[in-house]
Amino acid sequence: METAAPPRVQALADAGVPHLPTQYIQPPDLRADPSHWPRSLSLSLSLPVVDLSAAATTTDAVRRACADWGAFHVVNHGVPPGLLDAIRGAGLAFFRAPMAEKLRFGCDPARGAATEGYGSRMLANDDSVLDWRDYFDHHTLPESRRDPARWPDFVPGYRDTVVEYSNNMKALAERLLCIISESLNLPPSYLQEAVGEAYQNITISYYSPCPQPDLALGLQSHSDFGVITLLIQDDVGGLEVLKDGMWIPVPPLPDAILVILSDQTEIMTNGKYKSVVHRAVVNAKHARLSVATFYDPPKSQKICAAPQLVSKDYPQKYRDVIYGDYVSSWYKKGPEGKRNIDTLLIEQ
Ligand SMILES: O=C(O)CCC(=O)C(=O)O
Ligand SMILES: [Fe+2]
Repeated sequence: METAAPPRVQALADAGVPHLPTQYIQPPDLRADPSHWPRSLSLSLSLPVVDLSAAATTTDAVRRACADWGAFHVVNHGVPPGLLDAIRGAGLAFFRAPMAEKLRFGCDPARGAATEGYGSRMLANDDSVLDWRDYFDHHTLPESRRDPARWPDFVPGYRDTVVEYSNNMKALAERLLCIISESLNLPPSYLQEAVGEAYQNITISYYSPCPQPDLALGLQSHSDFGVITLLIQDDVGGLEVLKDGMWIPVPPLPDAILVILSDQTEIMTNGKYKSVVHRAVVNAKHARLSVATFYDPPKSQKICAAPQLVSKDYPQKYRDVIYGDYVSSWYKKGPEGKRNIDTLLIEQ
């Protein structure tokens, strides 16, 4: 649960703390130490880029990217580049504002983890190592959850920009779910219908410069627990995805949008497509900003493998789950790599 302590990461960074406070020190095996893995090899691998305007090849490219990586960039996606700049600009203006202004929109500690607003801690348990990150989480869909009065009022255009961005990301996520369904020979509307009414959250993350970046993580290793995440970042870099046991940097690609497959997609596709494990590393010099848009099922939705993807040769991999139960267990245990989805594995 969010409590009065610890302070916002940005306040620590602005105060110029020379050493990382102990709560932020990762155990050695989880640190972003490049000597743990063959950097030369990982630098030669890069995330696929899918051109959404190339109708003839898009589905094949998406199939390969989903099966091999669980993540890919999309270009020619139809979202105006000016809107991507506007949401990044709105986020930056918020985080650069005085702390007293920001705290007017702080998460409500009484409502537990992952409440809407300005926060710093993702998990409810107090003993986990903390991320070197502050964020603002917006509840944007369904429209009944969307209340712009809970979002910053002191950045001109902020609320309108978030609403426009939310609508554009919904349309893009649904277009991608169609393509992903088709890439598995499912009816185009399959995944969207299996998810039900879309729940969307938009999280703007701000990673302050870190006094000892080798000891900390901006965001610990995790897979996202919903269906699909659309992520944009600024030009600093710091996102990494885990592929074949190696952490592969995902450098920002101007105007591209990163698509991250999440755990419910792995369950619905019966493991044919993987949810990608990822993390954010920090650096000593530059603040970094990212905007993640999560597309999730309603909490009451039952998520199960598409029957068309289950056969004698390819038996059901994960037990059916009520999405709300999945989310509660994630918040109780923390991300721990991918172990949350592994608790649903069916022994073959
Ligand atoms: O900041 C990033 O690049 C990653 C953010 C992320 O993975 C998340 O919010 O789930
Ligand atoms: Fe994530």
